[in-house]
Amino acid sequence: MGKKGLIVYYSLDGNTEYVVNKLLEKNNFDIIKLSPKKDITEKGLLKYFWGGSQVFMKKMPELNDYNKTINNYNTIIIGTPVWAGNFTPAIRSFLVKEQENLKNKKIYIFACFDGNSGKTFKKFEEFIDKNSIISTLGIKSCIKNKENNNKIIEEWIKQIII
Ligand SMILES: Cc1cc2nc3c(=O)[nH]c(=O)nc-3n(C[C@H](O)[C@H](O)[C@H](O)COP(=O)(O)O)c2cc1C
Repeated sequence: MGKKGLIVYYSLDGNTEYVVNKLLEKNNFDIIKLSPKKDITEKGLLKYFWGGSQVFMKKMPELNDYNKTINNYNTIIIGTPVWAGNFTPAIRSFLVKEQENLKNKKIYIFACFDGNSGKTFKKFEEFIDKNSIISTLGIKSCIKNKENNNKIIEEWIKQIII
């Protein structure tokens, strides 16, 4: 098993990616950026309707290949935006694909949102054993409120043991 941790994330508008880059300033992680073969292209309100309906329908978009083996890592950080009070469809595809490989890992989860995190963290427990989830972090208005959030992210990463 490698000593490096792995960050797996999806980000449509850059907020989740902003947090990933903050985490990378503090520690050396390998990265998987999940990208659906067909991603959302709608703008404005249609983006919310399309994204929200994908979540409600539990869609699992086909992902572009990522050349990393989950089993090589003990510690995995998963980052997602909150969509319709839940994690994003690309994360669902990942969790379904890797469910077996995510057993007996130390999992940390963060979620970016603008209102509240809804049921996002609870929903992960459908795929990941609750006892494997070491800690979760919800971050409101990630980029817009970055001065404040930078401190929160730095505090959080301190307790991540790889
Ligand atoms: C389709 C869609 C649905 C969303 N649903 C919620 C929601 O239910 N609750 C919330 O607080 N924010 C919601 N948001 C806001 C995003 O969670 C927030 O802007 C997040 O920072 C985006 O992350 P990203 O820039 O990494 O894509 C939604 C955004 C989109 C595009």
